[in-house]
Amino acid sequence: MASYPYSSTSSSDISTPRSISPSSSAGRSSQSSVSNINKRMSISSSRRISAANPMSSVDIATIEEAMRMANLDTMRGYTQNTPGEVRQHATTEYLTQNQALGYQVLNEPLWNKGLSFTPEQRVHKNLTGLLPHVMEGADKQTERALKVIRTRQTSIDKYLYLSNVKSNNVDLFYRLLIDNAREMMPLVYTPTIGDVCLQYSTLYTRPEALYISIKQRRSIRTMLRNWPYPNPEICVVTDGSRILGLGDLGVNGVGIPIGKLALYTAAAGIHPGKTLPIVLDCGTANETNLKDPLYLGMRSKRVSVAEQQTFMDEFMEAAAEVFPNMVVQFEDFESEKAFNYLDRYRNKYKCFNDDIQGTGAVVLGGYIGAVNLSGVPIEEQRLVFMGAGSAGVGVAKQLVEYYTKRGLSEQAARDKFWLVDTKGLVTKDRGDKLAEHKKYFARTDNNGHQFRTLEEVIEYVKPTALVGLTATFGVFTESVVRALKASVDAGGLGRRPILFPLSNPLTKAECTFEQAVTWTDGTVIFASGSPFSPFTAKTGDGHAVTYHPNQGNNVYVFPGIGLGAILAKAGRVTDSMIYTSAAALAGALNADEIHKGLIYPRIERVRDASLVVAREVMKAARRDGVSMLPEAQWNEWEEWGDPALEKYIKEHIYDPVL
Ligand SMILES: NC(=O)c1ccc[n+]([C@@H]2O[C@H](COP(=O)([O-])OP(=O)(O)OC[C@H]3O[C@@H](n4cnc5c(N)ncnc54)[C@H](O)[C@@H]3O)[C@@H](O)[C@H]2O)c1
Ligand SMILES: O=C(O)C[C@H](O)C(=O)O
Ligand SMILES: [Mg+2]
Repeated sequence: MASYPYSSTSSSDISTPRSISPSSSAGRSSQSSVSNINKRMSISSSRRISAANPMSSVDIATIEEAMRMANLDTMRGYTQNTPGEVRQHATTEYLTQNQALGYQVLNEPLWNKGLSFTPEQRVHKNLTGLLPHVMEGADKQTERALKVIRTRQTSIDKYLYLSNVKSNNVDLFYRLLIDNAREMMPLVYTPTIGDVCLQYSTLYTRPEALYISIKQRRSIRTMLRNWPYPNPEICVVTDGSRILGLGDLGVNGVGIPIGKLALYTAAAGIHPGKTLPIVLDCGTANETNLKDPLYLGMRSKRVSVAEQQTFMDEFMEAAAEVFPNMVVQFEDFESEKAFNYLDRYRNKYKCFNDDIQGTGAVVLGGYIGAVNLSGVPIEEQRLVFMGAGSAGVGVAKQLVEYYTKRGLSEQAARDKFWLVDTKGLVTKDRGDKLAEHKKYFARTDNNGHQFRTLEEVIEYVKPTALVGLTATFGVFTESVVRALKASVDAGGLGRRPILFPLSNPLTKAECTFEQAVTWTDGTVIFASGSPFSPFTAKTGDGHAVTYHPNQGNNVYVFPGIGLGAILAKAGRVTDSMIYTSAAALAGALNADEIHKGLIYPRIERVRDASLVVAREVMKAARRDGVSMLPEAQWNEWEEWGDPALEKYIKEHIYDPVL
């Protein structure tokens, strides 16, 4: 038998080939993590080998032998890959079974345990001498990383350091993120990720996603198959056309799928090897990018809506074919496309739109608690939305559903909402051509009057709640906020205004937390999209009072929605799975949080919240008949109740161990 490059193993060493489970929802249990790591390692090895010795030079008989040894049928069932890919897997299976060189272990981020390797592991994995002598647990290694992060001056520098940790040692990265959520989340997610996206082409050092350009549309399947981790379960995809409130950033928007997927792992425990970030490069309208010599995307104007639609159809079809178990989350597509794609694909593929549905659910979850605190009964609430885009309309629709579930007619529920955009109150007779998604909320009871400014709308509506989804800093001015407070508490009953400036990143927030507290004399019930710091104010008698903001960000629901859909093996993501996530979130606050007057769980408890959300999403999938889990499994859970289901979820989630 011909020997492989780097191989000196005799054939008897491969007599018990590692099998790859066809049905593994792997990656979450420790056993399956190992299997993933093995597979990933196989791929690293194959790269190393092919660089030095192209596959074509390998003796074909040896390949056939390796394929036989590696149980080709099982593997074909698992990967559904091309014969060439199966061959590659087979070959590398054979090699890595025996060839895990120490430096390969250290260079593989999913294998590397940093300084945690035990003396036995160091010997066994040929690591002796490749690491400093000390053996450290998670505490020491995170302490070291935190020390470095805290000495870095800018958020971007901190991000870059963290990103480096992620590409070296995935477990350490997630330990840092999970155990220090309040400090780390703003670095890997909003607001820092906004700055990262703005500069992505300059900061770029290594690929971290799939970059699929419309020019390569004939190779979508090949590109998907090139992703080095097998069978991803969750994909976040953007076309970069509306990144946070920063507009069209083109391929630079890829930071958002990367950041969101880091939170899928940190906040819901989806194994990092099962996440797939994708940017679809369809050009960009961003002149700065187009002129930037370092810009990494296609240097051309964005393609037409129709052309992108066809490309999107091709992408969705290919993704479902190559990764049939994968849930797709649409992220930061500009409004028109966001609504179109959701409508077009929701009944055909496992997908949802985070900006429309996730945001709708998270705001509803917070709104339920806010109404309780406000002193204004739910029936008397009147809501003004500043911003009528994908998020504004998505949220308003979710709240309409809440009201209808509480017994209001759809018309009565809809009448509680006044949506405002750049042209003023959205009315049917405003005189401009309303975008399709705004029509549902266009008012008809304005008697021909048009209200152009937010002040005019507040004067007219006398709202109890004001929601900002405009991507415009400062539109909640002092006079607006004071008018809101006055309209809520006209009777002097101590009723509190609900004020949600939800736009991201912080530079786009409609007002700051300090302003909201000051202009409402501390009465505000506040949630913002990106995190504000607590604010300490002096009272009239010289005392200091510290106010704590809420973060109303879809991170409280999308990880749990995705996890629930995956674990339930849901064939579709239904409306009631989304709605349920809101109700579950509202019920996830603990006694301390309720006592402190919070409307969302503290961010340190986002993992607890995701667990509850995932559990309820799974149950909703079952109720809607879209869960493909065996009947017997559901019978067992229905018999034993939530604790049994929670136990199952916990057993299937990733918790990094160092
Ligand atoms: N907190 C969260 O979880 C969350 C979730 C999704 C979106 N967002 C944020 O919401 C913002 C909007 O997102 P989108 O997808 O709806 O964007 P979009 O572009 O679809 O909609 C923006 C809307 O705001 C209106 N608008 C813009 N400037 C305005 C102004 N000065 N006065 C009145 N209306 C104005 C536009 O007419 C449009 O209707 C973004 O900043 C995004 O980051 C936050
Ligand atoms: O990305 C976020 O922080 C929330 C939301 O999806 C957004 O687009 O702003
Ligand atoms: Mg978004």
